Amino acid sequence: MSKRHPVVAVTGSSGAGTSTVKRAFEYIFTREGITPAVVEGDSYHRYERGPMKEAMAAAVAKGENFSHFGPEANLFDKLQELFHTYGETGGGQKRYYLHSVEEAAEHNSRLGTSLEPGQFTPWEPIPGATDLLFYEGLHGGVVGEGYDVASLADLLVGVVPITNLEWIQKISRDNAERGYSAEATVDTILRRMPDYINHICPQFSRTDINFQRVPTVDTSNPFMIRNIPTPDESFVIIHFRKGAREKWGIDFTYLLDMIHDSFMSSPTSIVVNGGKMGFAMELILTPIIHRMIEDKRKLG
Ligand SMILES: Nc1ncnc2c1ncn2[C@@H]1O[C@H](COP(=O)(O)OP(=O)(O)OP(=O)(O)O)[C@@H](O)[C@H]1O
Ligand SMILES: O=C(CO)[C@H](O)[C@H](O)COP(=O)(O)O
Repeated sequence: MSKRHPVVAVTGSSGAGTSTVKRAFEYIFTREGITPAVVEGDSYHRYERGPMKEAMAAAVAKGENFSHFGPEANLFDKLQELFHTYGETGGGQKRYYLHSVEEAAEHNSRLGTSLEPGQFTPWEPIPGATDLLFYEGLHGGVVGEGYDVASLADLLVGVVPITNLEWIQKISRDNAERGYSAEATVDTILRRMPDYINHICPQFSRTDINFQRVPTVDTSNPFMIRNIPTPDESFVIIHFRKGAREKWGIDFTYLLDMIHDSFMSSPTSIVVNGGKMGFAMELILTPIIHRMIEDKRKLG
């Protein structure tokens, strides 16, 4: 935790929509004149794509559990170090995991390298003079033996569609943007299930705010659905952790007044139409980010 160099983390499973939520944050940052240091969670994987396949084959041969969701395939100590170092100094190291030909081309032209999809770019220093660290990925709230990333985030946001929807989003995105067949993605979902339960889900009890999208159309068999339910075909449950409401001065009455057709489903949850998710995020998150930056500037 750091008032001088705040850390904002958006955490969610693969396909949950963290990249989509990242764009909402970027919009807030631009409007508020805030310069973030943006870090992608996938850059804290332990292995490049080739070595990952080998490590996975070895684990499977030994009957061991192994996936991108768990500690064995990620550098949680490095991620913790980044949050800590940034909080102390405003600095740290970052890199990128190149998922696609397009991402490889973008970074190769920036760095003068000839890296392939599935490789990391070299570690590089975070640019100087940023206002906050913004992490988006799988593990912004992990806690385990020898690491506690969650406690170093000043604001921790969970992006958690209900599981059927998350799978539909993952299958569709992996196919459209990463070239994987639906069958290959279903295999990945299955293989990752123990780590999903042990390392992804527990994070959402540590988050300050969760955005949980729930479809209002039938998604009973997520493996047969190719079209992602649209925002208008969903509700979003916005849940505030006990204490987060007081910490960030969340005013439920104001939110209910401002967001058409919103309602409270529990003393700590507001429900909004899916199409209002961006607006709700803006209303809730802008004052929080604003206050963070004000507190930082007061320290000089
Ligand atoms: N609120 C939303 N409404 C409609 N579609 C959404 C929403 N959020 C995400 N999606 C869709 O779901 C898919 C996955 O979203 P996204 O790429 O943001 O996931 P992610 O969490 O960043 O995944 P990864 O961590 O694996 O990169 C995308 O096709 C995206 O357009
Ligand atoms: O979405 C993911 C995690 O968020 C990917 O599965 C992970 O980054 C590895 O990518 P790939 O399987 O394409 O090498």
